[in-house]
Amino acid sequence: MDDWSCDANDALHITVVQPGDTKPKTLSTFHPQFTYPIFGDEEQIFGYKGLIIRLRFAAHDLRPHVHISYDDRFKAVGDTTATDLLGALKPFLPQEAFINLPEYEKAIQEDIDAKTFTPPGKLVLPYEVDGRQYEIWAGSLADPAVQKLLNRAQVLISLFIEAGTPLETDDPEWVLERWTVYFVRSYEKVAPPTPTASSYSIVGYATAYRYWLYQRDRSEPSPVKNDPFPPSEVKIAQLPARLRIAQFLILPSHHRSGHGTHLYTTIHASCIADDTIVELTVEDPNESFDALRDTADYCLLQPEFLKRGVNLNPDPNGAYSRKQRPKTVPTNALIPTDTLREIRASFKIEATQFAHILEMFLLSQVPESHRLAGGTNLARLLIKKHKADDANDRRYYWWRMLTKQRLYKKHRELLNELELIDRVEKLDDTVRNVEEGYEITLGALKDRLPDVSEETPAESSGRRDKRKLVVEDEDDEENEAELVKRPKV
Ligand SMILES: CC(=O)SCCNC(=O)CCNC(=O)[C@H](O)C(C)(C)COP(=O)(O)OP(=O)(O)OC[C@H]1O[C@@H](n2cnc3c(N)ncnc32)[C@H](O)[C@@H]1OP(=O)(O)O
Repeated sequence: MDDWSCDANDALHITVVQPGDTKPKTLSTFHPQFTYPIFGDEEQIFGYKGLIIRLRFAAHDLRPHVHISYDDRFKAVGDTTATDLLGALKPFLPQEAFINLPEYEKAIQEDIDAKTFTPPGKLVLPYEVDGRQYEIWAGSLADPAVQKLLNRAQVLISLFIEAGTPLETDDPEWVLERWTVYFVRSYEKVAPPTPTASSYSIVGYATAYRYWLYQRDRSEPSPVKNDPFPPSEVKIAQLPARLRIAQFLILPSHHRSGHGTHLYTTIHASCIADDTIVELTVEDPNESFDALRDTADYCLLQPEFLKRGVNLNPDPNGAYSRKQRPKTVPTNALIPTDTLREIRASFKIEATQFAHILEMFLLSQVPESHRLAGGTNLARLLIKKHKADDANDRRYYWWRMLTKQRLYKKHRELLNELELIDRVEKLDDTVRNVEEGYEITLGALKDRLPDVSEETPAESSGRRDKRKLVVEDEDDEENEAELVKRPKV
Protein backbone atom coordinates (compact mmCIF):
# COMPACT_ATOMS: atom_id res chain seq x y z
CA MET A 1 0.00 0.00 0.00
CA ASP A 2 2.98 2.26 0.66
CA ASP A 3 3.56 2.51 -3.09
CA TRP A 4 0.25 4.30 -3.32
CA SER A 5 1.06 6.92 -0.69
CA CYS A 6 2.95 10.12 -1.29
CA ASP A 7 4.02 13.17 0.65
CA ALA A 8 1.42 15.89 0.12
CA ASN A 9 4.03 18.66 0.45
CA ASP A 10 6.01 17.11 -2.42
CA ALA A 11 2.93 16.51 -4.57
CA LEU A 12 1.74 20.12 -4.31
CA HIS A 13 3.58 22.55 -6.59
CA ILE A 14 2.84 26.26 -6.28
CA THR A 15 3.59 28.15 -9.45
CA VAL A 16 3.55 31.88 -10.19
CA VAL A 17 2.76 32.53 -13.86
CA GLN A 18 2.75 35.40 -16.35
CA PRO A 19 1.58 35.59 -19.96
CA GLY A 20 4.20 34.26 -22.39
CA ASP A 21 4.56 34.37 -26.19
CA THR A 22 2.00 31.66 -26.82
CA LYS A 23 1.07 30.29 -23.39
CA PRO A 24 1.65 31.30 -19.77
CA LYS A 25 5.21 31.04 -18.55
CA THR A 26 6.42 30.16 -15.09
CA LEU A 27 8.10 32.83 -12.96
CA SER A 28 8.75 30.60 -9.96
CA THR A 29 7.73 27.23 -8.51
CA PHE A 30 7.98 26.03 -4.94
CA HIS A 31 6.47 23.54 -2.51
CA PRO A 32 4.38 24.36 0.55
CA GLN A 33 5.71 23.98 4.08
CA PHE A 34 2.49 22.50 5.44
CA THR A 35 -0.43 20.64 3.94
CA TYR A 36 -1.92 19.17 7.11
CA PRO A 37 -4.95 21.53 7.09
CA ILE A 38 -5.88 20.11 3.67
CA PHE A 39 -4.67 16.51 3.73
CA GLY A 40 -4.55 15.69 7.45
CA ASP A 41 -1.87 15.50 10.13
CA GLU A 42 0.25 12.91 8.32
CA GLU A 43 0.44 15.14 5.22
CA GLN A 44 0.07 12.02 3.09
CA ILE A 45 -2.07 11.45 0.01
CA PHE A 46 -3.21 7.93 -0.75
CA GLY A 47 -4.06 6.34 -4.07
CA TYR A 48 -1.93 8.00 -6.76
CA LYS A 49 1.33 7.38 -8.60
CA GLY A 50 3.22 10.30 -10.13
CA LEU A 51 0.79 12.77 -8.57
CA ILE A 52 1.24 16.49 -9.27
CA ILE A 53 -1.21 19.02 -7.89
CA ARG A 54 -0.26 22.28 -9.53
CA LEU A 55 -1.60 25.41 -7.90
CA ARG A 56 -1.06 28.34 -10.22
CA PHE A 57 -1.34 32.03 -9.40
CA ALA A 58 -1.19 34.88 -11.89
CA ALA A 59 1.78 36.99 -10.83
CA HIS A 60 -0.06 40.32 -10.66
CA ASP A 61 -3.63 39.66 -9.49
CA LEU A 62 -3.19 36.12 -8.13
CA ARG A 63 -5.89 34.60 -10.35
CA PRO A 64 -5.73 31.01 -9.09
CA HIS A 65 -5.97 27.65 -10.79
CA VAL A 66 -5.56 24.10 -9.60
CA HIS A 67 -4.66 21.25 -11.93
CA ILE A 68 -4.28 17.62 -10.93
CA SER A 69 -2.33 15.04 -12.92
CA TYR A 70 -1.08 11.52 -12.12
CA ASP A 71 0.21 8.39 -13.82
CA ASP A 72 -2.03 5.88 -12.08
CA ARG A 73 -4.87 5.84 -9.57
CA PHE A 74 -5.73 3.17 -7.00
CA LYS A 75 -8.88 1.21 -7.81
CA ALA A 76 -11.14 1.07 -4.78
CA VAL A 77 -11.00 -2.12 -2.71
CA GLY A 78 -13.87 -2.24 -0.25
CA ASP A 79 -13.72 0.95 1.80
CA THR A 80 -10.19 1.74 0.72
CA THR A 81 -10.28 4.46 -1.91
CA ALA A 82 -7.92 7.06 -3.27
CA THR A 83 -7.97 10.43 -1.46
CA ASP A 84 -10.74 12.66 -2.81
CA LEU A 85 -8.42 15.45 -3.97
CA LEU A 86 -11.04 17.90 -5.20
CA GLY A 87 -13.08 17.35 -2.06
CA ALA A 88 -10.02 18.13 0.08
CA LEU A 89 -9.01 21.20 -1.92
CA LYS A 90 -12.41 22.83 -2.40
CA PRO A 91 -12.79 24.39 1.08
CA PHE A 92 -9.38 26.05 0.71
CA LEU A 93 -9.56 27.52 -2.77
CA PRO A 94 -11.89 30.02 -4.40
CA GLN A 95 -14.40 28.46 -6.80
CA GLU A 96 -12.73 30.22 -9.75
CA ALA A 97 -9.64 27.99 -9.29
CA PHE A 98 -11.51 24.95 -10.60
CA ILE A 99 -12.08 25.98 -14.23
CA ASN A 100 -10.34 23.89 -16.89
CA LEU A 101 -6.72 24.57 -17.77
CA PRO A 102 -7.16 25.87 -21.35
CA GLU A 103 -9.74 28.36 -20.09
CA TYR A 104 -7.36 29.54 -17.36
CA GLU A 105 -4.45 29.85 -19.75
CA LYS A 106 -6.60 31.84 -22.15
CA ALA A 107 -7.65 34.15 -19.31
CA ILE A 108 -3.99 34.75 -18.42
CA GLN A 109 -2.89 35.30 -22.03
CA GLU A 110 -5.78 37.60 -22.90
CA ASP A 111 -6.25 39.56 -19.70
CA ILE A 112 -6.91 43.04 -21.09
CA ASP A 113 -6.81 44.66 -17.65
CA ALA A 114 -3.37 43.34 -16.81
CA LYS A 115 -1.45 46.14 -18.51
CA THR A 116 -3.05 48.84 -16.38
CA PHE A 117 -3.18 46.80 -13.18
CA THR A 118 -1.95 48.44 -10.00
CA PRO A 119 -2.26 46.79 -6.61
CA PRO A 120 -5.30 48.07 -4.71
CA GLY A 121 -4.79 50.61 -1.94
CA LYS A 122 -2.04 53.19 -1.76
CA LEU A 123 1.63 52.98 -2.61
CA VAL A 124 3.46 53.22 0.71
CA LEU A 125 7.06 52.39 -0.05
CA PRO A 126 9.08 51.91 -3.20
CA TYR A 127 12.46 50.27 -2.63
CA GLU A 128 15.23 48.54 -4.48
CA VAL A 129 17.04 45.25 -3.90
CA ASP A 130 19.96 44.24 -6.11
CA GLY A 131 18.96 46.76 -8.76
CA ARG A 132 15.34 45.55 -8.98
CA GLN A 133 12.39 47.73 -8.06
CA TYR A 134 9.84 46.70 -5.44
CA GLU A 135 6.81 48.42 -3.93
CA ILE A 136 4.68 48.01 -0.84
CA TRP A 137 1.01 48.95 -1.14
CA ALA A 138 -1.48 49.16 1.68
CA GLY A 139 -5.29 49.12 1.63
CA SER A 140 -8.25 48.53 3.91
CA LEU A 141 -10.05 45.20 3.88
CA ALA A 142 -13.27 47.17 3.50
CA ASP A 143 -12.08 47.84 -0.10
CA PRO A 144 -13.57 45.13 -2.39
CA ALA A 145 -10.44 45.04 -4.55
CA VAL A 146 -8.35 44.26 -1.46
CA GLN A 147 -10.84 41.59 -0.43
CA LYS A 148 -10.67 39.95 -3.84
CA LEU A 149 -6.88 39.76 -3.76
CA LEU A 150 -6.82 38.55 -0.17
CA ASN A 151 -9.38 35.83 -0.92
CA ARG A 152 -7.12 34.60 -3.68
CA ALA A 153 -3.96 34.73 -1.57
CA GLN A 154 -5.29 33.22 1.64
CA VAL A 155 -4.69 29.59 0.78
CA LEU A 156 -1.00 30.42 1.07
CA ILE A 157 -1.48 31.12 4.76
CA SER A 158 -2.55 27.53 5.42
CA LEU A 159 0.36 26.31 3.31
CA PHE A 160 3.13 28.39 4.90
CA ILE A 161 2.12 29.44 8.41
CA GLU A 162 1.66 26.73 11.00
CA ALA A 163 -1.80 27.06 12.56
CA GLY A 164 -2.41 30.06 10.27
CA THR A 165 -6.04 30.60 9.40
CA PRO A 166 -7.62 32.67 6.63
CA LEU A 167 -9.42 35.88 7.57
CA GLU A 168 -13.19 36.22 7.28
CA THR A 169 -13.75 38.69 4.48
CA ASP A 170 -17.56 38.69 4.45
CA ASP A 171 -18.01 40.33 7.84
CA PRO A 172 -20.03 43.54 8.08
CA GLU A 173 -18.20 46.64 6.95
CA TRP A 174 -17.71 48.04 10.44
CA VAL A 175 -15.94 44.82 11.45
CA LEU A 176 -13.72 44.93 8.38
CA GLU A 177 -12.89 48.52 9.29
CA ARG A 178 -12.29 47.62 12.89
CA TRP A 179 -9.79 45.02 11.79
CA THR A 180 -8.68 47.89 9.68
CA VAL A 181 -7.03 45.03 8.17
CA TYR A 182 -4.07 47.10 7.45
CA PHE A 183 -3.16 45.08 4.46
CA VAL A 184 0.30 45.37 2.97
CA ARG A 185 1.49 43.67 -0.13
CA SER A 186 4.83 43.81 -1.67
CA TYR A 187 5.13 43.78 -5.41
CA GLU A 188 8.13 43.38 -7.54
CA LYS A 189 8.04 45.64 -10.56
CA VAL A 190 9.30 43.51 -13.42
CA ALA A 191 9.72 44.22 -17.09
CA PRO A 192 6.55 42.77 -18.71
CA PRO A 193 7.22 39.69 -20.84
CA THR A 194 4.56 40.65 -23.41
CA PRO A 195 3.15 44.06 -24.39
CA THR A 196 -0.15 43.39 -22.59
CA ALA A 197 1.23 41.82 -19.42
CA SER A 198 1.37 43.48 -16.01
CA SER A 199 4.68 44.65 -14.65
CA TYR A 200 3.75 43.59 -11.12
CA SER A 201 4.54 40.28 -9.57
CA ILE A 202 3.77 39.23 -6.02
CA VAL A 203 6.54 38.82 -3.48
CA GLY A 204 4.51 38.52 -0.28
CA TYR A 205 1.89 40.13 1.88
CA ALA A 206 0.87 40.86 5.43
CA THR A 207 -2.34 41.70 7.20
CA ALA A 208 -2.74 43.60 10.41
CA TYR A 209 -5.73 44.70 12.41
CA ARG A 210 -6.60 47.27 14.98
CA TYR A 211 -7.17 45.88 18.40
CA TRP A 212 -9.17 48.36 20.41
CA LEU A 213 -7.27 49.57 23.44
CA TYR A 214 -9.46 49.89 26.49
CA GLN A 215 -8.54 53.07 28.35
CA ARG A 216 -11.08 53.90 30.99
CA ASP A 217 -10.85 57.07 32.99
CA ARG A 218 -11.36 55.57 36.43
CA SER A 219 -12.33 58.90 37.94
CA GLU A 220 -15.53 58.80 35.82
CA PRO A 221 -18.44 56.54 36.79
CA SER A 222 -18.87 53.67 34.32
CA PRO A 223 -21.79 54.45 31.99
CA VAL A 224 -23.60 51.15 31.31
CA LYS A 225 -25.76 51.44 28.22
CA ASN A 226 -27.79 49.08 26.10
CA ASP A 227 -27.40 51.05 22.88
CA PRO A 228 -26.58 49.39 19.54
CA PHE A 229 -22.89 48.87 18.88
CA PRO A 230 -21.00 50.53 17.37
CA PRO A 231 -22.69 53.84 18.10
CA SER A 232 -23.22 55.66 14.83
CA GLU A 233 -21.05 58.61 15.81
CA VAL A 234 -18.01 56.40 16.49
CA LYS A 235 -15.57 55.55 13.71
CA ILE A 236 -14.01 52.32 14.95
CA ALA A 237 -10.92 52.91 12.86
CA GLN A 238 -10.27 56.11 14.76
CA LEU A 239 -10.39 54.75 18.30
CA PRO A 240 -7.11 54.21 20.15
CA ALA A 241 -5.79 50.79 19.24
CA ARG A 242 -2.94 48.37 19.17
CA LEU A 243 -2.04 47.28 15.67
CA ARG A 244 -1.61 43.54 15.48
CA ILE A 245 0.14 41.79 12.62
CA ALA A 246 -1.91 38.68 11.90
CA GLN A 247 -0.53 37.08 8.74
CA PHE A 248 2.90 37.70 7.32
CA LEU A 249 4.24 35.90 4.30
CA ILE A 250 7.10 36.27 1.84
CA LEU A 251 7.11 33.70 -0.97
CA PRO A 252 9.99 31.20 -0.69
CA SER A 253 11.53 32.33 -3.99
CA HIS A 254 12.14 35.73 -2.35
CA HIS A 255 13.34 34.69 1.11
CA ARG A 256 16.38 36.21 2.80
CA SER A 257 16.55 39.22 0.49
CA GLY A 258 15.26 41.71 3.03
CA HIS A 259 11.63 41.84 1.80
CA GLY A 260 10.24 40.68 5.14
CA THR A 261 12.22 43.41 6.88
CA HIS A 262 10.94 46.06 4.45
CA LEU A 263 7.37 44.89 4.98
CA TYR A 264 7.69 44.79 8.77
CA THR A 265 9.39 48.17 9.05
CA THR A 266 6.77 49.68 6.75
CA ILE A 267 3.99 48.45 9.00
CA HIS A 268 5.91 49.69 12.02
CA ALA A 269 6.49 53.10 10.43
CA SER A 270 2.77 53.41 9.69
CA CYS A 271 2.05 52.76 13.39
CA ILE A 272 4.49 55.43 14.47
CA ALA A 273 2.89 57.89 12.05
CA ASP A 274 -0.66 57.09 13.21
CA ASP A 275 -1.69 58.95 16.39
CA THR A 276 -4.48 56.45 17.12
CA ILE A 277 -2.09 53.49 17.31
CA VAL A 278 -0.48 52.98 20.70
CA GLU A 279 1.74 50.00 19.93
CA LEU A 280 2.51 47.27 17.42
CA THR A 281 1.92 43.67 18.42
CA VAL A 282 2.16 40.35 16.58
CA GLU A 283 -0.20 37.40 16.71
CA ASP A 284 1.62 34.13 17.45
CA PRO A 285 4.92 34.93 15.79
CA ASN A 286 6.98 31.90 14.79
CA GLU A 287 10.72 31.56 15.23
CA SER A 288 11.72 32.94 11.83
CA PHE A 289 9.38 35.90 12.24
CA ASP A 290 10.84 36.54 15.70
CA ALA A 291 14.31 36.54 14.16
CA LEU A 292 13.20 39.07 11.56
CA ARG A 293 11.42 41.24 14.11
CA ASP A 294 14.32 41.18 16.58
CA THR A 295 16.84 42.25 13.97
CA ALA A 296 14.53 44.97 12.62
CA ASP A 297 13.64 46.34 16.07
CA TYR A 298 17.26 46.22 17.18
CA CYS A 299 18.34 48.25 14.15
CA LEU A 300 15.62 50.77 14.99
CA LEU A 301 16.33 51.09 18.70
CA GLN A 302 20.10 50.73 18.91
CA PRO A 303 20.85 54.25 17.59
CA GLU A 304 18.32 55.72 20.05
CA PHE A 305 19.81 53.80 23.00
CA LEU A 306 23.26 55.04 22.02
CA LYS A 307 22.07 58.61 21.54
CA ARG A 308 20.39 58.62 24.97
CA GLY A 309 23.42 57.00 26.67
CA VAL A 310 21.45 53.96 27.85
CA ASN A 311 23.68 51.49 29.69
CA LEU A 312 23.90 49.46 32.86
CA ASN A 313 25.24 51.21 35.93
CA PRO A 314 27.90 48.84 37.33
CA ASP A 315 27.55 50.32 40.81
CA PRO A 316 23.88 50.88 41.55
CA ASN A 317 23.32 52.73 44.82
CA GLY A 318 26.97 52.27 45.69
CA ALA A 319 26.48 48.50 45.93
CA TYR A 320 30.11 47.89 44.90
CA SER A 321 31.43 49.59 48.00
CA ARG A 322 29.06 47.81 50.36
CA LYS A 323 29.45 44.37 51.82
CA GLN A 324 25.82 43.44 51.66
CA ARG A 325 24.33 42.84 48.26
CA PRO A 326 21.07 44.79 47.83
CA LYS A 327 18.11 42.62 48.79
CA THR A 328 16.24 43.47 45.64
CA VAL A 329 17.39 44.20 42.13
CA PRO A 330 17.79 48.01 42.16
CA THR A 331 16.26 48.42 38.70
CA ASN A 332 15.88 52.20 38.78
CA ALA A 333 19.49 52.66 39.78
CA LEU A 334 20.71 50.16 37.18
CA ILE A 335 18.99 51.51 34.08
CA PRO A 336 17.32 54.83 33.23
CA THR A 337 13.76 53.55 33.51
CA ASP A 338 12.05 56.89 32.74
CA THR A 339 14.08 57.37 29.57
CA LEU A 340 13.37 53.79 28.53
CA ARG A 341 9.64 54.21 29.12
CA GLU A 342 9.75 57.29 26.89
CA ILE A 343 11.66 55.45 24.15
CA ARG A 344 9.26 52.52 24.25
CA ALA A 345 6.23 54.78 24.02
CA SER A 346 7.61 56.81 21.13
CA PHE A 347 8.68 53.73 19.14
CA LYS A 348 5.38 51.99 19.98
CA ILE A 349 7.04 48.67 20.75
CA GLU A 350 5.19 46.10 22.83
CA ALA A 351 6.55 45.69 26.38
CA THR A 352 8.04 42.17 26.20
CA GLN A 353 9.55 42.80 22.79
CA PHE A 354 11.06 46.04 24.09
CA ALA A 355 12.51 44.17 27.07
CA HIS A 356 14.15 41.65 24.71
CA ILE A 357 15.72 44.35 22.56
CA LEU A 358 16.88 46.29 25.61
CA GLU A 359 18.42 43.19 27.20
CA MET A 360 20.15 42.41 23.93
CA PHE A 361 21.49 45.95 23.70
CA LEU A 362 22.67 46.02 27.33
CA LEU A 363 24.38 42.67 26.79
CA SER A 364 26.13 44.06 23.71
CA GLN A 365 27.49 46.90 25.84
CA VAL A 366 29.40 44.43 27.99
CA PRO A 367 32.61 43.65 26.09
CA GLU A 368 32.47 40.08 24.78
CA SER A 369 35.40 38.90 26.90
CA HIS A 370 33.28 39.62 29.99
CA ARG A 371 30.29 37.60 28.74
CA LEU A 372 29.63 33.88 28.61
CA ALA A 373 30.16 33.93 24.84
CA GLY A 374 33.70 35.27 25.35
CA GLY A 375 34.50 32.64 28.01
CA THR A 376 34.13 34.77 31.12
CA ASN A 377 34.65 32.93 34.40
CA LEU A 378 31.08 32.67 35.59
CA ALA A 379 31.90 30.60 38.67
CA ARG A 380 34.19 33.36 39.92
CA LEU A 381 31.66 36.04 39.10
CA LEU A 382 29.00 34.19 41.06
CA ILE A 383 31.25 34.31 44.10
CA LYS A 384 32.25 37.95 43.65
CA LYS A 385 28.83 39.12 42.44
CA HIS A 386 28.30 42.89 42.72
CA LYS A 387 31.75 43.24 44.28
CA ALA A 388 33.69 41.98 41.26
CA ASP A 389 36.72 44.23 40.68
CA ASP A 390 36.10 44.91 37.02
CA ALA A 391 33.21 47.26 36.18
CA ASN A 392 32.34 45.15 33.12
CA ASP A 393 32.11 42.01 35.25
CA ARG A 394 29.72 43.86 37.56
CA ARG A 395 27.76 45.10 34.59
CA TYR A 396 27.46 41.54 33.34
CA TYR A 397 26.43 40.37 36.83
CA TRP A 398 23.68 42.99 36.98
CA TRP A 399 22.62 42.15 33.42
CA ARG A 400 21.94 38.60 34.54
CA MET A 401 20.07 39.82 37.58
CA LEU A 402 17.86 42.21 35.57
CA THR A 403 17.09 39.53 33.01
CA LYS A 404 16.31 37.01 35.74
CA GLN A 405 14.08 39.54 37.39
CA ARG A 406 11.99 39.86 34.24
CA LEU A 407 11.91 36.11 33.69
CA TYR A 408 10.93 35.49 37.29
CA LYS A 409 8.11 38.00 37.14
CA LYS A 410 6.84 36.54 33.90
CA HIS A 411 6.95 32.92 35.06
CA ARG A 412 6.36 33.49 38.75
CA GLU A 413 3.44 31.09 39.05
CA LEU A 414 5.22 28.28 37.27
CA LEU A 415 8.46 28.84 39.16
CA ASN A 416 6.83 29.06 42.56
CA GLU A 417 5.53 25.54 42.12
CA LEU A 418 9.14 24.34 42.27
CA GLU A 419 11.39 23.76 45.26
CA LEU A 420 13.68 26.73 45.82
CA ILE A 421 16.74 24.88 44.59
CA ASP A 422 14.97 23.75 41.41
CA ARG A 423 13.56 27.20 40.89
CA VAL A 424 16.99 28.75 41.07
CA GLU A 425 18.40 26.18 38.69
CA LYS A 426 15.55 26.62 36.23
CA LEU A 427 15.92 30.38 36.19
CA ASP A 428 19.65 30.09 35.66
CA ASP A 429 19.26 27.73 32.71
CA THR A 430 16.67 30.01 31.23
CA VAL A 431 18.77 33.14 31.46
CA ARG A 432 21.59 31.20 29.84
CA ASN A 433 19.34 30.12 26.97
CA VAL A 434 18.05 33.65 26.55
CA GLU A 435 21.62 34.92 26.46
CA GLU A 436 22.60 32.35 23.82
CA GLY A 437 19.61 33.43 21.71
CA TYR A 438 20.68 37.08 22.03
CA GLU A 439 24.22 36.21 21.02
CA ILE A 440 22.88 34.56 17.84
CA THR A 441 20.93 37.70 16.96
CA LEU A 442 23.83 40.01 17.83
CA GLY A 443 26.03 37.84 15.62
CA ALA A 444 23.55 38.14 12.72
CA LEU A 445 23.55 41.91 13.18
CA LYS A 446 27.33 42.30 13.18
CA ASP A 447 27.52 43.13 9.49
CA ARG A 448 24.61 45.51 9.60
CA LEU A 449 25.55 47.64 12.60
CA PRO A 450 28.75 49.13 13.94
CA ASP A 451 30.10 46.97 16.76
CA VAL A 452 29.83 49.11 19.84
CA SER A 453 30.32 46.43 22.44
CA GLU A 454 33.86 47.44 23.27
CA GLU A 455 32.99 51.07 23.94
CA THR A 456 33.39 52.52 27.37
CA PRO A 457 30.01 52.37 28.95
CA ALA A 458 28.49 55.61 30.12
CA GLU A 459 27.90 55.81 33.80
CA SER A 460 24.28 55.61 34.77
CA SER A 461 22.33 58.61 35.86
CA GLY A 462 22.35 57.21 39.37
CA ARG A 463 18.66 57.20 40.18
CA ARG A 464 17.96 55.96 43.65
CA ASP A 465 14.42 54.64 43.72
CA LYS A 466 13.96 51.04 44.59
CA ARG A 467 11.66 48.59 43.05
CA LYS A 468 9.86 45.90 44.92
CA LEU A 469 10.57 42.36 44.36
CA VAL A 470 12.53 40.33 42.15
CA VAL A 471 14.38 37.21 41.77
CA GLU A 472 14.55 35.36 45.01
CA ASP A 473 18.03 36.08 45.96
CA GLU A 474 20.72 34.89 44.22
CA ASP A 475 22.92 33.08 46.30
CA ASP A 476 20.76 31.09 44.14
CA GLU A 477 22.75 31.95 41.18
CA GLU A 478 22.72 28.45 40.17
CA ASN A 479 19.70 28.60 38.05
CA GLU A 480 17.06 26.69 36.52
CA ALA A 481 15.96 24.10 34.15
CA GLU A 482 14.63 24.91 30.83
CA LEU A 483 11.95 27.11 29.50
CA VAL A 484 13.29 26.33 26.06
CA LYS A 485 16.14 27.07 23.75
CA ARG A 486 16.08 30.41 21.96
CA PRO A 487 12.95 30.94 23.94
CA LYS A 488 10.67 33.87 23.47
CA VAL A 489 10.53 34.51 27.20
C1 LIG B 1 2.59 36.75 12.46
C2 LIG B 1 2.97 35.65 11.50
O1 LIG B 1 2.40 35.56 10.47
S1 LIG B 1 4.23 34.58 11.94
C3 LIG B 1 4.56 33.68 10.46
C4 LIG B 1 5.62 34.31 9.63
N1 LIG B 1 5.54 33.78 8.26
C5 LIG B 1 6.03 32.59 7.90
O2 LIG B 1 6.66 31.84 8.65
C6 LIG B 1 5.73 32.18 6.48
C7 LIG B 1 6.95 31.61 5.77
N2 LIG B 1 8.16 32.44 5.94
C8 LIG B 1 8.25 33.68 5.47
O3 LIG B 1 7.32 34.28 4.95
C9 LIG B 1 9.62 34.35 5.60
O4 LIG B 1 10.58 33.35 5.83
C10 LIG B 1 9.71 35.37 6.78
C11 LIG B 1 8.59 36.38 6.67
C12 LIG B 1 9.64 34.69 8.13
C13 LIG B 1 11.08 36.08 6.62
O5 LIG B 1 11.05 36.85 5.45
P1 LIG B 1 12.39 37.23 4.66
O6 LIG B 1 12.03 38.18 3.57
O7 LIG B 1 13.11 36.00 4.27
O8 LIG B 1 13.19 37.98 5.82
P2 LIG B 1 14.43 38.97 5.62
O9 LIG B 1 15.19 38.65 4.38
O10 LIG B 1 13.96 40.37 5.77
O11 LIG B 1 15.29 38.54 6.91
C14 LIG B 1 15.74 39.47 7.86
C15 LIG B 1 16.50 38.75 8.94
O12 LIG B 1 15.60 37.95 9.71
C16 LIG B 1 16.27 36.75 10.10
N3 LIG B 1 15.57 35.62 9.46
C17 LIG B 1 14.65 35.65 8.48
N4 LIG B 1 14.20 34.41 8.20
C18 LIG B 1 14.85 33.57 9.05
C19 LIG B 1 14.83 32.17 9.25
N5 LIG B 1 14.04 31.35 8.54
N6 LIG B 1 15.64 31.65 10.21
C20 LIG B 1 16.46 32.45 10.96
N7 LIG B 1 16.52 33.81 10.78
C21 LIG B 1 15.73 34.35 9.85
C22 LIG B 1 17.69 36.85 9.61
O13 LIG B 1 18.47 37.48 10.62
C23 LIG B 1 17.54 37.77 8.43
O14 LIG B 1 18.70 38.48 8.13
P3 LIG B 1 19.82 37.79 7.17
O15 LIG B 1 19.11 37.20 5.99
O16 LIG B 1 20.70 38.95 6.83
O17 LIG B 1 20.49 36.75 8.03
